[in-house]
Formats: sequence, C-alpha cells, structure tokens
Amino acid sequence: MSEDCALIVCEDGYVLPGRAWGARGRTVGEAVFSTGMTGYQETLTDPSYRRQIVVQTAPHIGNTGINDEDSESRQVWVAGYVVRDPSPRASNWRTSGELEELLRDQGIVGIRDVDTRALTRHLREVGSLRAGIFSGDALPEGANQWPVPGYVTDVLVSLVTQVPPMVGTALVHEVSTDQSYTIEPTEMEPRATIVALDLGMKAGSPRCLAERGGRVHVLPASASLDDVLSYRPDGVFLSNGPGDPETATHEVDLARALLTRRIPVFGICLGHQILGRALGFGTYKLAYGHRGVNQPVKDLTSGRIDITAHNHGFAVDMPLDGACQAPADADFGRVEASHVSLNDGVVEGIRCLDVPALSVQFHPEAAAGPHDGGYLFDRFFALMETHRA
Ligand SMILES: NC(=O)CC[C@H](N)C(=O)O
Repeated sequence: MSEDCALIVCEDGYVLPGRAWGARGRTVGEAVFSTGMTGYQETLTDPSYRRQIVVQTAPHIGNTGINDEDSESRQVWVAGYVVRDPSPRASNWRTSGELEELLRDQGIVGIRDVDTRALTRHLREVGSLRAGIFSGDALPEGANQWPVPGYVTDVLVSLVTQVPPMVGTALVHEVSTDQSYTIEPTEMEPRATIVALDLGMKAGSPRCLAERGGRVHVLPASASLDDVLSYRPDGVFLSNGPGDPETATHEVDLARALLTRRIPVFGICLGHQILGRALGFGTYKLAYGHRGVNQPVKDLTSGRIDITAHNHGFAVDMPLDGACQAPADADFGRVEASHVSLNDGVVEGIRCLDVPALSVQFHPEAAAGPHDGGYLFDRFFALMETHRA
C-alpha cells in the first residue's frame, strides 16, 4: 500500500484501504452513506451529520470546490468523510477554495480511493455501523499491508466501539446556537412571527420561512415554553438535528405544550420525529436510513409524488392506513400519516386533523436537493393564517 495509506474500519471487522485525505489522524462515528450526486458542501455542513462518517456514493466529489454561499451552518459537522475519487482541482465560477483544504483546516479526517460501492453494499446489508478512519500516526504498526493482519483490525475495532451507538445518543446540545437571533423577512413586510427552535438547524429552513414573509426568531434548543411564548409567535418551527429523537424529552414536552395551546407547529426531520413523539407515537432506528437528494415521496393527500432530499436514520412509528386518535392525549384529536417513502414505505410526514400541526421527515428546504417540497412551507403559512383568523 502507498505511504499515505489510510483505513476505514467498521465495528464488525469489515476493513477497506484507501489514501489519507483531509486531516490525518483518527476519527470515529456512525458510518452512513449518502446517495446525493451533488451538494457535498451542504452535506458536510449539515449539523444533523454530527458524529457520523459520511460515505459518498457519487464517485467524483469536490469538482466545484467550496464556495461562500452553500454552507448550511458555520462549520463542517461530519465526523469523517469517505470518497472514491476526489477532484484534483476545483473548477467553478463560484469556487472560493478546494474541498480538501476545508477538511484539513477544520480537522476533518477523510479517506479517498475507497471502494465506496462495496462499502455502501456492506452498510445496506448489515445496517449502519460504527466505524473509524485511521491515517498518519493513528495507523498502528503492521497496518501498512493488505490484507491488514487480524491483530491490527482487532486493535482498531476496539477503538471504534468506544464511540457510543447512535441509539440513545443526545447531540442537539452540541450543535444548537447558544444565542437567540432574528432573521427578517426577505424584501417584504412581515406576514408572520415565527419562533424557530434550533436543534441543529440548516440555514435553508429559516431562509424558506423568511422568503415567505416570516420574521424568524431563532432560539436555542434549551429555550423554555415561556421563552417561546414571549415572542407571541404565530407559529413554531422545530428544526432538523442530530441524534436519537428518543433523547429529545425537553423538546417533546415543549411541543406538547404548544399543541395544547393550539399554537401552529411545523417540524422538519428531527422536528417531525419530535412532533410524532409529542403526539404519542414511538420512533425507531432504520437499518441504514435515507440520505441523499433523490428520494421519492408520495403526498397521500394529493397523490402527488415528489423527489426530495433526505437525511434521517430514525423514523416515526405510526399507522399508514388513515387517521387515528393521537395516542398521547385525547385533546390532540386525530392524526394521520401525510407522506410515505416510495422506496421502503417509511412514514415521511404527519398531518394533524384537529390541532394546527404538520411535519415532514424529509427536507422541503432542499439545500441541497430538489425544491419539490417547498409547498409545505406554504401549508405552514396557511395554517398560521387560518389559525389567526
Ligand atoms: N436530519 C435530521 O433532522 C435527522 C434526524 C435524526 N437525527 C435522524 O437521524 O433520523
């Protein structure tokens, strides 16, 4: 193997060789694959990827470098990055830097020249796994040969299994803003006052709200009900975010209090899972999740099929065959699944019939991805308007 060798090692002992890329050293996290052909900058800066090692199935990554517009937050959040064939040179009119420089500057350990197709097939067969990327000084003696000797793999697997599994892991507090701030509507008078709870929010969501006339007060995830109510919101937005939704007890209690007060609620991804739990449904871990910008979802209300952006490893466990009583509280009335994934039948949206709340598991804000789901922001505004009237 080459001097600059690197390894990706999964907790079940599956190992693939590659070459060091980005920062050198060692990183551990949950290995997940993303099928997006575009949008690597948005993926890297999506806080929902906290503590995950992202494998890109698209073989060419970095072709357009990085630019000053496409980041979804203030930093790269992925724990590690696995690619097949990074572009040796970025070329695009918006390029402000090379991707590898960004990874190196932010200390993100990556690996290139990996057989990402084999790794993805492995993750599809056995499910998401904890994994580690090792390069430079983090490679133990004997690792520089292929196949890697069993005793070396054993040492690396023992390091990988030190990271706790994603089930039961709370990460929102690691990524949420610690300061509140306000985003003004884009080129129009405010139409609605919205509180957005930042659970690891991508920049695209408040942008979509502001473009429709929302004055968006972004609050830390730890905000209390009184903090939220002090803004006299027309509606509350629950953002995307990392970790297991079962750990989001504070946010679930907050959502329940909002439902009780009939304040319109709109949730995306983790926000959707929180609304689901607030209504009394469980959440569960998917085998390998949905990640990418090319996922077909059916809107069960209209029958329309959208191609949507996804990034979720968990899902809400609720019936798909029509409305039922919200299990948590009779006061919340009836609720139904509003969207379904056409790949695997996973629930992708919730519609409340008696309280003003809706949510989607996918990403209508796109960034990256198609804008097919943009109408959901319009539904939230319609809900706020009807409710105000
Ligand atoms: N993008 C998100 O909000 C992800 C939600 C949750 N952490 C999951 O993996 O399912």
